[in-house]
Amino acid sequence: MRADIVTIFPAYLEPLRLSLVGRAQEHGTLQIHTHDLRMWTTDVHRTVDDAPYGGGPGMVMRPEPWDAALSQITARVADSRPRVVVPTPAGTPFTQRHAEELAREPWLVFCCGRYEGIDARVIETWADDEISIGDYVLAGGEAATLVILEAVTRLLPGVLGNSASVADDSFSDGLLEGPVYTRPPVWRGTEVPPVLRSGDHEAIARWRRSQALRRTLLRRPDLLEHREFAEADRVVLAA
Ligand SMILES: Nc1cc(-c2ccc3ccn(Cc4ccc(CN5CCCCC5)cc4)c3c2)n[nH]1
Repeated sequence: MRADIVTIFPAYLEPLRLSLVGRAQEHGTLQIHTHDLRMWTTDVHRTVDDAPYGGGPGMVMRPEPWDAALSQITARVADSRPRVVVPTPAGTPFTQRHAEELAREPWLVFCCGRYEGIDARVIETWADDEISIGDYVLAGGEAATLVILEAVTRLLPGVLGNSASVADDSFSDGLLEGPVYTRPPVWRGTEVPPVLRSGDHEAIARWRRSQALRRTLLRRPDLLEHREFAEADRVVLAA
């Protein structure tokens, strides 16, 4: 996968050199190219923003630099076009399903807005996805891009070692994951649930599913709506 990122703060994307995404780049699974939007300005002050029509707080990002940047970046390869992703508070809520869909794309371009956002005509012309990573307002799209790219990269083939599997991800079966434990067996007087040390893998799987169902019912009942459950699950949910 190739990912191009356009931003006025390229340094904000440095964390993508670390850990999981950094290794994916070293292995050639993912190529990330970060671009400074100001490269496509033409004035001496390298202006990327202007006052909003209609008044209101803050500034809006001008269309010309964005159009010049996206035209050049997407023209890179003949007859292939990237999926253009624009993080925004007004976007579609980002989910694991969406991450899975983006992970199937060969080429993504992320447009990181700042100020109060990007001129709507750029979004209309270029955006394939407008994505929100949550119902709170960040100062720009860079942090959202880090989040989206991390969720997508861990789904790429070979990125997660065989010790971890995306199949066991929370949300992969639509439930929250339950509690996890490691050594010591007793810590501050609290014992690891004995079933987890029993070696009875069927009992362990049942226990883990019941914990996931109960936690989901408590914290995210919305994830349980419009779903059919097997009898064993219904017993847990009714308890
Ligand atoms: N999930 C999530 C993604 C983002 C995100 C993503 C990209 C950008 C680009 C700029 N910002 C800052 C921003 C955007 C919108 C407002 C609201 N403002 C009200 C008055 C009319 C204009 C708009 C305020 C500041 C961004 C914020 N935040 N949260």
